[in-house]
Amino acid sequence: MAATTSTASSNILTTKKNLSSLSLTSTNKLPTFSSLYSSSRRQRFIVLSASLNSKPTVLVAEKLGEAGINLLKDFANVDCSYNLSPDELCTKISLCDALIVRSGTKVSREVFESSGGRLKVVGRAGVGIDNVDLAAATEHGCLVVNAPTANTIAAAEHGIALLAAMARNVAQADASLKAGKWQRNKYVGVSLVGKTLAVMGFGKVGSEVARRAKGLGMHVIAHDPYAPADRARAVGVELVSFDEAIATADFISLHMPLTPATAKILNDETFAKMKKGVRIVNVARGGVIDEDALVRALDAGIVAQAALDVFTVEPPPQDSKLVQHERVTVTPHLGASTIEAQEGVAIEIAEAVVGALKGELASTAVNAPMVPAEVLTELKPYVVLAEKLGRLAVQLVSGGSGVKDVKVTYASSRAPDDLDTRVLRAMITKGLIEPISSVFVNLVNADFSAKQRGLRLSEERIHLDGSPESPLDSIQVQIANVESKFASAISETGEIKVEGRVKDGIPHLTKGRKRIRRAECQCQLHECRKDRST
Ligand SMILES: NC(=O)c1ccc[n+]([C@@H]2O[C@H](COP(=O)([O-])OP(=O)(O)OC[C@H]3O[C@@H](n4cnc5c(N)ncnc54)[C@H](O)[C@@H]3O)[C@@H](O)[C@H]2O)c1
Ligand SMILES: O=C(O)[C@H](O)COP(=O)(O)O
Repeated sequence: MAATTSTASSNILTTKKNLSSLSLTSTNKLPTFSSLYSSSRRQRFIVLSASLNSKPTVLVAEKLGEAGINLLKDFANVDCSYNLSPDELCTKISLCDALIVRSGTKVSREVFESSGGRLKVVGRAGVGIDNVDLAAATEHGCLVVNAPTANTIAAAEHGIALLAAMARNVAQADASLKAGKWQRNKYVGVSLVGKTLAVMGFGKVGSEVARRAKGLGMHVIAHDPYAPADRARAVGVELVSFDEAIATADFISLHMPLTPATAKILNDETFAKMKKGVRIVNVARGGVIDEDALVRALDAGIVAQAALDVFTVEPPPQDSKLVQHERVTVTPHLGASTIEAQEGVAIEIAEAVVGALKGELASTAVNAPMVPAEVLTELKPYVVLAEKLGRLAVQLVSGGSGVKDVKVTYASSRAPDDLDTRVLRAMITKGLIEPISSVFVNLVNADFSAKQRGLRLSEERIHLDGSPESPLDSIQVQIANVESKFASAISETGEIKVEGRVKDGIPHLTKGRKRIRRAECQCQLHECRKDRST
């Protein structure tokens, strides 16, 4: 008799016969990967019933290129509402499946809390995700994707534009001339050729800035604790320590993300270590500089000039000493603002958001494991199996709430490196947690949800002889130290074990406790770290 395991209240029939031959699909249709991201049970079934044809709603909260909007409209209802107040955003968000922002919208914890579980994906149309509360997104099972490549060149070009404009006083001289003055002596600049530029953060933008600065005849060094030396060498750049970079540079250009480790990385102490007369460019994030300290360093003559595209608070206060400083050149966060970059970013983020809403794994996911699409395609039926095994196992436990230690054993002919189990682990966790709580678990928040509930999930692999064509032979979920409401489901040592495999693309429950032992003996094991005490 087939049983449905799709809701917490389902009746699970657990005779030996049932446990050994149960088909784990309640319909013939396999779900899409939407269930990986779905953050509510209700939505899950909307998506899983192969699009009950209600289009998802995407809120675009900041100006996005037309090409991106059109892509979104092909798939979703698109609500372009710019300049929403935080309260308005929180009100609207409960009606939205996805939200797209640039750097001007704070996607705070309140936004995720206000979404009532409906928000499945936040798309950041750009690189920096410091305006999105990632921890809150993850806790709410909301995927965050960004558009990390389309504005790289625009940002690098803006960095170079600011570098040259600063060195030649372009903005100041322009304002002076427009004010009716002709001050040729006042605006004598400095040359770039032969000067040392320290690129702080040798990622996408930093390395493009370095390339261009070398073209201008500058000597370029870089500091980036995570950048591979050979990538720097390929551009003709030497990687140096932070202190060496700031002490030797005539120009410093900032290109690192804003993180707790980089916040105010330029401060009174670090300015004091710089060469007198250093010039600073920042097209990264305002928060990486202590802005009050920069004003002090400018006034003390340590910093000769600065050119800033980004500020701790945007827009900065009108009376900001830094913005008003005579030797500071400013632009209103224009690094990504070229026609080409905005078109590219809009398309990149629209594709990522639509993909995520369809349940595809986004290659630009910021808070979910990056599992290649081909791996997912192959694991698709096992994803269903994994979730259902988790659901079944937990529903055999009395009360369910005592579940703390879960061991998952994957039997496979594949080498461990060829079997990515992160998605399976997430889906088992989903199956284990959802029937006994009000939490909705997906690929994004699975590990977080398990940790929060004190659920320890360990994974083991059994290497089987045979062809590694299929990724897995079977999955076994074992819950230790629990009692069951069904005598036949639990071993003398208090373990519940369920095991399943995929046959003809359909997940099947193959073994309950009694049959597992016999089956284990039949396995041809190369490597088995399993506890065989039961
Ligand atoms: N002004 C703009 O409009 C604009 C446009 C694009 C990007 N940005 C900003 O520029 C920055 C870089 O963007 P990207 O696309 O090059 O990102 P990226 O991730 O490719 O590069 C960032 C680099 O910073 C490095 N890094 C991290 N911590 C560091 C530290 N403590 N010290 C030195 N390096 C460190 C990383 O290893 C990485 O190589 C981001 O802050 C992004 O938000 C601004
Ligand atoms: O991080 C980024 O991509 C840039 O700062 C661009 O931000 P914007 O999308 O607000 O222009």
